[in-house]
Amino acid sequence: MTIRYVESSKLPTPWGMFAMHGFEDTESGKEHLVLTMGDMDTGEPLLARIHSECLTGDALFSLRCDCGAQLQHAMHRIAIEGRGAIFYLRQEGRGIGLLNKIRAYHLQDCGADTVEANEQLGFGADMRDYSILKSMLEHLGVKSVRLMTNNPRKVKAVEELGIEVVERLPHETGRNPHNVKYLSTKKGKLGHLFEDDQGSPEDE
Ligand SMILES: Nc1nc2c(ncn2[C@@H]2O[C@H](COP(=O)(O)OP(=O)(O)OP(=O)(O)O)[C@@H](O)[C@H]2O)c(=O)[nH]1
Ligand SMILES: [Zn+2]
Repeated sequence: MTIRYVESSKLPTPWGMFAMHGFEDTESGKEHLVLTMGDMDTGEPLLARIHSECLTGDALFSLRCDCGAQLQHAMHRIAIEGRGAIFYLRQEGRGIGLLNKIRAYHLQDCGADTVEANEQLGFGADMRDYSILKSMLEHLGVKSVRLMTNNPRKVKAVEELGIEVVERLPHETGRNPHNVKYLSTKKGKLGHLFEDDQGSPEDE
């Protein structure tokens, strides 16, 4: 996999001014982004969110998941601290793509959970590959992070890239009546960590 830095620009948002950095995977043609705020070169661990693309949640206000709320919350937390980065990876549907995610949602409408739906379609439960991050982290000079996530696999993946995760910051937001089962499956089958009782299997 070859990830090439392309260009940067300003991105004004309701939470303040971010810098937007574009990268291209020259093999797949996929385009990835990093939004940064503040000075990347202080040597302090970087407040960071690794966000997997979710068109339905991030852009279309879907309540089937918690992605949109998590993205906004990350931008808000970075703005409060004045320094941080969101790595926006184009791994729609945990790596299966948008149309397959719609197929998976259809199976979920018929009773499957998110993991069963992926498996019925012939995919693994989580097909994401975090090696995309390596060049992006190197480009920004990131050596250590405070990672906003509930997913221990992300922590492990970042550590395997040689980046120190000095802290995992729970990133729990966006619970609603439509995503209770989704959160419950994340906790029960995918190992996500939730500090409060959200996502407990007993909720189903
Ligand atoms: N295949 C599939 N993907 C989904 C489904 N719901 C959300 N996604 C995708 O899941 C990805 C987000 O992953 P999550 O497992 O929700 O959370 P995470 O990023 O691993 O963990 P956090 O850092 O705690 O948010 C996005 O790419 C979504 O498009 C679903 O039902 N099926
Ligand atoms: Zn989502």
